[in-house]
Amino acid sequence: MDKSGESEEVTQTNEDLVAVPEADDDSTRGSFDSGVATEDMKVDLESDGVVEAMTLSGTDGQEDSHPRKRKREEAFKAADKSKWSYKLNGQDIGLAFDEAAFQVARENLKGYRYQLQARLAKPRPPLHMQQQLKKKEDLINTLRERINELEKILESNKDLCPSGDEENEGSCEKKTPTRELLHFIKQLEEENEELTSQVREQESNNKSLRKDLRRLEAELYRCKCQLIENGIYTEAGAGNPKDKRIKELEEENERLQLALYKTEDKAAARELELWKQTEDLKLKLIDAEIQNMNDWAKYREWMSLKHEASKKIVVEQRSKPTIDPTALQSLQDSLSVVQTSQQTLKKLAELLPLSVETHVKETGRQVHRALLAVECNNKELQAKYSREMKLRKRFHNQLVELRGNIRVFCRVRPWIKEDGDCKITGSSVLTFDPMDDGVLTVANKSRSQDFELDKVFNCDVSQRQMFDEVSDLISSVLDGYNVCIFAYGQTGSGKTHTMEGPPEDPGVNQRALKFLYEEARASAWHYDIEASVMEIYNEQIRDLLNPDPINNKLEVKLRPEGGLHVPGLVRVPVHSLDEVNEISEQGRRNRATAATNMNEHSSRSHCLLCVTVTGLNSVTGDRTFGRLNLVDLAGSERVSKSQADGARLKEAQNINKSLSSLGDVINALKNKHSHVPYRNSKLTYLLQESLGGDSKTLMILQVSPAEKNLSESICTLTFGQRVRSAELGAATKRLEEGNKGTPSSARRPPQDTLGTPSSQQTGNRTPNLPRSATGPGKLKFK
Ligand SMILES: Nc1ncnc2c1ncn2[C@@H]1O[C@H](COP(=O)(O)OP(=O)(O)OP(=O)(O)O)[C@@H](O)[C@H]1O
Repeated sequence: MDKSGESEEVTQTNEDLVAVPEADDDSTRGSFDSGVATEDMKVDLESDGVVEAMTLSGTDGQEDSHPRKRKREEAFKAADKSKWSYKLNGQDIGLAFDEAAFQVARENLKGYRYQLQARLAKPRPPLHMQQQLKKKEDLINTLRERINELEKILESNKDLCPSGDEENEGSCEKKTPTRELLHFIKQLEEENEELTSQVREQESNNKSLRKDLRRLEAELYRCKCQLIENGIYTEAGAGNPKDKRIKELEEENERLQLALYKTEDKAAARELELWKQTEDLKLKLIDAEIQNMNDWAKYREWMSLKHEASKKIVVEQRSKPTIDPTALQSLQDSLSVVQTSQQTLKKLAELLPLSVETHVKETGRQVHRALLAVECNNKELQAKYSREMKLRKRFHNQLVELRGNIRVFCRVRPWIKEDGDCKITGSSVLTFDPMDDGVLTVANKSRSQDFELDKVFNCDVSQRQMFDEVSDLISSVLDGYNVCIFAYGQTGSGKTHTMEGPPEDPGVNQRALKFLYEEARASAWHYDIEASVMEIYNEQIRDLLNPDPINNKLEVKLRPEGGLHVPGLVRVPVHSLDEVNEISEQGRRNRATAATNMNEHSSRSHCLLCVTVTGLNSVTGDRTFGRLNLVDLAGSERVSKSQADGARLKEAQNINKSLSSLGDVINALKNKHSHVPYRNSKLTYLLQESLGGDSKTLMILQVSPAEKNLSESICTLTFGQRVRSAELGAATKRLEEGNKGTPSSARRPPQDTLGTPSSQQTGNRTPNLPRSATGPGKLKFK
């Protein structure tokens, strides 16, 4: 760097061209070589020789508007107008430039020069060409590898041709797709070679063009320097022959550059075309390869089949026996024998359907006759059997009467919505014996179990039919017997339906009251009938005929003269059928019920309808005292199933507790224990006289037909069988003979009491006398 007065010179490699402002302004001073190109002419020398930002592509017919040319012209024009003075190697070259114009001119010239340098510094082809070439080389290598593979396949395929088969071998050599493919690949290679040589040629062309360009650039530069040195850049300098020469040189330079750009563009376009062709060829090659493989697979398959077949033929031919003519003759003889017998058989077969038909008809007639005989026999046997059964039942009943067994009936309720959809949950698990109405079979998946009871009612039995079966027992109340009927079973099994029933189809309770009332009216005796209704709810006795049953808690008490009673219990005399209905309705209304998972209207208490019947024969003065207890027990329930909680849970616990006490009492009676735990619950305490042998007792077991209630049904039936085997002793009739001495003929004496109770039996009992039973005469037990 060289300093001279107020100006500063910037040194350049070959020649020093320094611009000095007329005004003293260092900030605008610079050299042609001093910096980076302007923004719009930026040259990236790092990027592998590729000029990125330059718009180099000149096009035909657009020479005048070429941006580089335009910029250079602008730069020179600006230089002409400038007021700057230029110095070359320290000598003033006498030009004056404008400062701003000088900046523009200087930057433009710098950018222009850098572009040229960048392009000339890179003799190798541009990157995209290199990449294309690389790709081609890779492809050629891949193709070579493929060719090698295919050649190997071809070698192995040759082995597949059946040996010794000249014709086949020839055709294999000629026609295989592999051969064709190889040929095709060779063509491709040749074409590729050609293309590569074309590219190389283009490159060498480019090289020479670049050389020319460089030479011209150098000349241009030298000329420009001379022009500046000689002060030709003045307005008056236009039309100067040197100036003209410069212009010519510039134009020639421009032309050469454009030619170079065109050639480069053409080369790029050609490259692209070549690349596309190569890609197409690659695709074709892959397709051909796939086709080839498929063909080979088929060919191999076919060859192996052929090979197998020829092997078989050889084996068969070898194993073919040699035929002996005499053996053949004998074989032919036996064949003709077989053919004759076949003819005979054919004829027989034709006749066979006819003879079979006749035979079948005859056998059918015989079977029919036999069936009729068996049916007749069956009917006879059935009649005998039912006679026997009736007799057995009668004797059994008599035995039961004598022993004082509790009779046990079972009623199966019909399918209800709580059982679920019968198609999903399965049909009934209970089956009935058509020959014996005392047997119920419970079908479980693993086994079936028979339960023997006194009577089994299927789900089709109506309320009336049910009552008809118990009406005999109820009528014995008029004769002075104590009768007790329980309904027992799991919750939702139909106890309330049987005992209470809906108002439109009442159950045993209402029918019994009505029956007693009607019987009493039809009799010559005079009967007083009184009824009371109570429930045991959470171990509390509540009077259901009391207007306020909830706040009316009652207790069981022992009378001084013996016998249990419930003081304060309302007893309503029955004088009409309306009163019967009213009693039933009030009892139904006041009873505690609630909805549970198992039953929409579940009874949450044990309900007792107590009817006392006092009879008087006005002719003889005889008196009878009968009592009927009709008990609708609350249903046992599995809390896990009913999911009861709160009040429902407490109710369920009390119900289950009292039912378990009932079970204990039955067990004690069955096993003839000296102590029977009646007092363990209000229920057993109240029913003590009905269970203790002074009563005709019937238990109606209620069961559900649904499989989901199977275990509860089995429990109920097992309990029923235990109850059935308990012997309580014969029931006694309460008859107080009048002093008029004439035996009663108005009412027939009870038929079902056989024998007189033993002194021990009567001695142990606490006869339950109605409150009103205070008439004259002696009380007798029969
Ligand atoms: N024989 C029957 N015919 C028609 N419906 C019946 C029969 N038996 C029971 N049902 C119906 O089954 C449902 C349950 O019967 P019910 O209320 O009598 O059972 P439950 O044993 O008294 O139950 P809980 O112990 O919970 O009081 C009722 O809807 C009832 O109408």
